[in-house]
Amino acid sequence: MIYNIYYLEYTKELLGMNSIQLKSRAKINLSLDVLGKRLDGYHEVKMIMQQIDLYDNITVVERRDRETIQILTECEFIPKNNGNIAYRAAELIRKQYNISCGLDIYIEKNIPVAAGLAGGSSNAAAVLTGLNQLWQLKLAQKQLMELGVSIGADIPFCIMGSAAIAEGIGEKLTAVDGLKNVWMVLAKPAISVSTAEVYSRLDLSKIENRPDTLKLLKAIKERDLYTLSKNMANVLETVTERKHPIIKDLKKKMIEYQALGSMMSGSGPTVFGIFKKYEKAKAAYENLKIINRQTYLVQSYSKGNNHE
Ligand SMILES: C[C@](O)(CO)[C@H](O)COP(=O)(O)OP(=O)(O)OC[C@H]1O[C@@H](n2ccc(N)nc2=O)[C@H](O)[C@@H]1O
Ligand SMILES: Nc1ncnc2c1ncn2[C@@H]1O[C@H](COP(=O)(O)OP(=O)(O)OP(=O)(O)O)[C@@H](O)[C@H]1O
Repeated sequence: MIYNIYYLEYTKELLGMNSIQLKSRAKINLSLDVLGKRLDGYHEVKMIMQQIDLYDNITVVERRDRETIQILTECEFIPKNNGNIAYRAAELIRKQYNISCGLDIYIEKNIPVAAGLAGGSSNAAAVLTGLNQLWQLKLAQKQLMELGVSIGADIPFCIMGSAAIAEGIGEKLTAVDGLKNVWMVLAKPAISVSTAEVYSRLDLSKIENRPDTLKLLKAIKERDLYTLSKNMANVLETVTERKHPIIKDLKKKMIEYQALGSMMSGSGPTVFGIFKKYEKAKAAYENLKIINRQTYLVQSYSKGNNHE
């Protein structure tokens, strides 16, 4: 059966159920530093997170006729059971607030999967935010973020949205001025990367190129894309690059196509390039798409209305 929005509209109408639709946006890391390793295996980080206007559409439909949670999606790369992080987010909130009502969660995937763009985390954030509204739980954003971090380090930022400095394991957030409508090209090579593996392969004693967060924040504030692009750094990049040289090749191509700067996002493998003008970004997108199927032309997103 093809689960699409028409199926959901039909179900909603048939059963007279409550529902909510939200946009679930991806992020990139404009910088990523790892400061140390904690006893629980997680790493202390310091990174600049930036939302981008590449999003999945999430529809959550309340099912009073059953107690199960169902994931509906046409995407073949994500789990349809409790392995799906959106499922786990719904289960968490139901358990915490003793709610037995069933749910259909429809995920229209546009964000590439396992890409370093927080696609899953962003879906979980949308589900937490959506259920807070749907069930009128009146939870403050801080409470939602505390729930979120128990299932994924990137979730608090995805709840908050826009742009922020993330510290701790990613959950200590300070909102900052983000990039306003800056054109970027994203290229996700056809390889899979495990976030846990990348962190575990990082040798903390051998980090060479750490980001200067203050310098980058100043550049972002002053809309100085040149300084930003030339000084971005991600300490996980060398780890992923060592195993997958395609990342270095894609960065080189971005620069050839006149990006001001290019870097890997998160633990990878997606590479992004920052462009001064739409025309240049469009040309780079057209060229890169020929050699790398999952290529996207996007803008940064720095508005308050995260899930709209
Ligand atoms: C690489 C980033 O995406 C950058 O934003 C995040 O740091 C990762 O966030 P995430 O994918 O939401 O991470 P989680 O799903 O919580 O963790 C996956 C695995 O990555 C490692 N991990 C993650 C975050 C962190 N601060 N330190 C870690 O060592 C842990 O081994 C963990 O088991
Ligand atoms: N709703 C979901 N969307 C995407 N991936 C999901 C989802 N639920 C579970 N997954 C699984 O999680 C893994 C990571 O996918 P995801 O797209 O979140 O990676 P990512 O962009 O690298 O995340 P991050 O940047 O937070 O590390 C994949 O193996 C995928 O199958």
